[in-house]
Amino acid sequence: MFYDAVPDPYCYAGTTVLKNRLGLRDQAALDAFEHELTAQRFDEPLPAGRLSVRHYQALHRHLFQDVYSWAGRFRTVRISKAGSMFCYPEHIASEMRKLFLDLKNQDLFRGLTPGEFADRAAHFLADLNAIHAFREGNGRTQLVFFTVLALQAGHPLDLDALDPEAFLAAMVKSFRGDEAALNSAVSRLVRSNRK
Ligand SMILES: Nc1ncnc2c1ncn2[C@@H]1O[C@H](COP(=O)(O)OP(=O)(O)OP(=O)(O)O)[C@@H](O)[C@H]1O
Repeated sequence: MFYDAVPDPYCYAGTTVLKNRLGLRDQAALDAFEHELTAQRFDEPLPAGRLSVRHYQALHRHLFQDVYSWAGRFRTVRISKAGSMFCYPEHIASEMRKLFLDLKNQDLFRGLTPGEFADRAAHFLADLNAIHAFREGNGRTQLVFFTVLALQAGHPLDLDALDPEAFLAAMVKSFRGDEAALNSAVSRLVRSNRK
C-alpha cells in the first residue's frame, strides 16, 4: 500500500518533523521551541490590520516567524487530522477570500447582541478551521484572530474561561457539521466576560 508514500516537503526526509529555523529534528524539542517562541511573540504587540485575509496571514507570520520559513504563507500540501480532511491547497486562497469577504459584508460582526455575535463567530470559526490555511499553527492563529475580532466587535473574550479540551471537541464536531457545541463554547467566552 502506498498511502503514505508521498513525501511531505515541509518535513525532514523520512520523518514527520517539520523543517524549522533551528534545524531541530526531534519532535519534542521542536514542540518546546515552538511553544516558547510563539508565546513570546504573542506577548508582543500584534500586527495591526483590517481583519482581512492579509491580516490573518500577518498574525500567523508574527507568531511563527522564528520557527518556520513559511510563516504567514498558505500550505501547499493536503493535510488531515483524525479523519478530517481540510481544504485542498489549490482552493485555500479562494475559500479564504470568500470567507473574509463575507465577514466584511457583515460589518465584521459589529453591532450584534452577545448571542448573535456568538452564533456568527462560531460559524466563522468552523469555516476557518475547515480551510486550515497553514501547514501548522492554525489553532493558535484562529484564537488570536478571534480575540481581536471579538474585541473590535465589542465582545471582548474572557480567555480564562476557555476550556481547551471542550473547545477542541467542539471544533471537531463543527467540522462534521454540528455547530451547537462550538456555539455554546463561544457563548461562554463572550458571556463570562460580562459577569
Ligand atoms: N479532527 C479534527 N477535525 C477538525 N478540526 C480539528 C481536528 N483536530 C484538531 N482540530 C482543530 O485544528 C486546530 C489546530 O490546528 P493546528 O495543529 O494546525 O494548530 P496549532 O496551533 O499548531 O495547534 P493547537 O491549536 O493544538 O495549539 C484547532 O482549531 C483544532 O480545534
